[in-house]
Amino acid sequence: MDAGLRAQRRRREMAAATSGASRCLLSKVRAGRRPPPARVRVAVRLRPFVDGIAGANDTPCVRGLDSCSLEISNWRNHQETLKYQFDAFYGERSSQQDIYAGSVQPILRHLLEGQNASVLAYGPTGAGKTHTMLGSPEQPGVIPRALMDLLQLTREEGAEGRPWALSVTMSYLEIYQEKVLDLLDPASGDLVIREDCRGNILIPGLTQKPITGFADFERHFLPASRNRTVGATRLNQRSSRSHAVLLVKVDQRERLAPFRQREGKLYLIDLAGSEDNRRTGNKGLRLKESGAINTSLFVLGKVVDALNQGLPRVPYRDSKLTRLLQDSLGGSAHSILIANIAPERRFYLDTVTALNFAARSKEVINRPFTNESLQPHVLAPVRLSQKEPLGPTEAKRARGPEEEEIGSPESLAASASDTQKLSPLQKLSNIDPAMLERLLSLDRLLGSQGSQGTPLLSTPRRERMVLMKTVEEKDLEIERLKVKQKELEAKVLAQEAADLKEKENCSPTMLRPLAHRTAPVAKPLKKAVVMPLQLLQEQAASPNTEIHILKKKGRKRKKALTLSSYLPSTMSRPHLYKLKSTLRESRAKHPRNETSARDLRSLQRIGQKKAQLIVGWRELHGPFSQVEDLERVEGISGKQMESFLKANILGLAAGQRCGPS
Ligand SMILES: Nc1ncnc2c1ncn2[C@@H]1O[C@H](COP(=O)(O)OP(=O)(O)OP(=O)(O)O)[C@@H](O)[C@H]1O
Repeated sequence: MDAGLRAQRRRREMAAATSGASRCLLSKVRAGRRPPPARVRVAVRLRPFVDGIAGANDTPCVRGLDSCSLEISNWRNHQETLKYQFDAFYGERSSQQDIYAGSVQPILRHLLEGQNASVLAYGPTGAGKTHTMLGSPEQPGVIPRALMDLLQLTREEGAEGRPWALSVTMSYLEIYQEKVLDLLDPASGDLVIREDCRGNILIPGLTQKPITGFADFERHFLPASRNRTVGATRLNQRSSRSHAVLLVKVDQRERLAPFRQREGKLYLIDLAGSEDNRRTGNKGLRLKESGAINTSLFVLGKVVDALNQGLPRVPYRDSKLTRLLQDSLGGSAHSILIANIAPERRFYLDTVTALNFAARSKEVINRPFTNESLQPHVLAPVRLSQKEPLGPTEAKRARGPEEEEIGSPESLAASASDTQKLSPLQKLSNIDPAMLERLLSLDRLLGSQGSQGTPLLSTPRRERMVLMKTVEEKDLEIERLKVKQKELEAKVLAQEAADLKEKENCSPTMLRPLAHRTAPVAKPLKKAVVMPLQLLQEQAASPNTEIHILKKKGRKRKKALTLSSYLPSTMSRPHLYKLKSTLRESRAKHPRNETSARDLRSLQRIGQKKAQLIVGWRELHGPFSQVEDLERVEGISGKQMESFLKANILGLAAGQRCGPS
């Protein structure tokens, strides 16, 4: 291959790769949404008896029942028939227009939505696949009809004043003996099939011819069709020895902001027919061709089965045909399979096989989605705007040719090489999808507010970059404010916690903070914390600590109560003495011995009657030397004593901790 050819091929590869990259970007933007399912539709076409194929006195083995079903005699039991139901059944009298209008035309509109569509003609050799797809000048088939309509549609939709500019390109290839050959450029040799990050199938280096009218299409297609490998077999004088794939791409570019672009691909596939070589009489090259055809059709069957059974591995890669059909079966295309069958009895087994394959195919589920992204000229400046401010040279380079292109969006419906110039793969793949979303919503916002200026995405590059910079600065500002807000919130929380702690320490009856309250707070008093006295005293002296008194339970509670019964059993005697002396000191501060009955009533749990009993006892026996002396007062029960001590000693201890009130 000479240098010129190599360069040409490389350019084409780059163009294909670049278009794949923009779709990768889209997949990030749309991540998370699963497209709705669309079942593969299946139609069966029965061809009439044709001269040279029909045997003498042949009677049809297939009979149509209605517009969707047919029956075929059961070879195991001739009294019975096998019935099949499909999306459509076209009998031997059906015209090319019937098939086209009934099954193909309805899916063409999806191409203008940026979705993919596939039409596959399947069936045994000589059953009428090429007739259905290509037809003849008198009876044009699916391909010329679809192209005619599609070109008309794109002309209307892309007319001046409409929101989208549309362009159509075509590629034409055949898979011959597991080689992918470009029928528009037969010298290019075997091409490779690749898959982009979204699962789209690409053939780098495949010729794409822009077509603006049907004449254009014929100019490329007719000579290319002559390049397709055909050969005579016993069953078909012009038998296709390869699978032929016509790929028509509809590219749409929005004329105004947000400058989206869409790409819809239409695959029109004329498969080679399965062959029973005992009947075709194939030898030599024909036999070899037949082997390759049958193998790829066998893999096609395995792919359909794997999809129907939901197997984790679908063997697309086992043949070039299935690799290419990945979009059409179990992929992203709206697909229609037209199974062609012949009425002759000698085709009986092939017909049953084809019908069974067709019946399995109608279970296959595809998930078509819209291939939409932003046009490269919109993406490129965003990428630049993410960089540091440009120096004068870079800025000049960035402004240069692109401003012209923004000024005339039509010029953007350009060739793949232009796309390559505008958006190198690396730049596109580095764009942050979130930033794109922001741009789009910003643009919509400007539009909805009736902004005086031009929309953000159609402003000249320099202004756009200034705007983008402002957006970034605002973003940073928002981030800074968020951090500040968090700091302030943290400060307020810390302050609140400190205040609460302080209040709690001053008043033991104060409610704890919510976090503490939500725990079972009443319980800790029952489950007292046992502490050495030293600690207890320290706590009593310290305003920040708490005292817990253990209440003895059970049998001991019924015994005569003493102060020590309020103390933990683990507390040693010296500890006990120390506690008593503390209480004595506090009594000195609260001289109960000298208090009148009235004053005594101000104590907790001491009413009029008890106060008089205490004063009477004091007059008889002299002043109380210790708290336990209260037990000796007649008329004060052990229980009352317990309750009195609890209420007053706790209050006393707390009073000590908080200092004089
Ligand atoms: N519906 C039809 N009406 C009239 N003639 C038909 C019809 N279908 C097929 N034929 C004729 O039958 C013959 C075989 O058809 P065709 O070449 O399309 O078969 P095929 O399935 O493409 O075979 P192969 O797989 O070998 O290429 C052709 O002469 C074709 O004109």
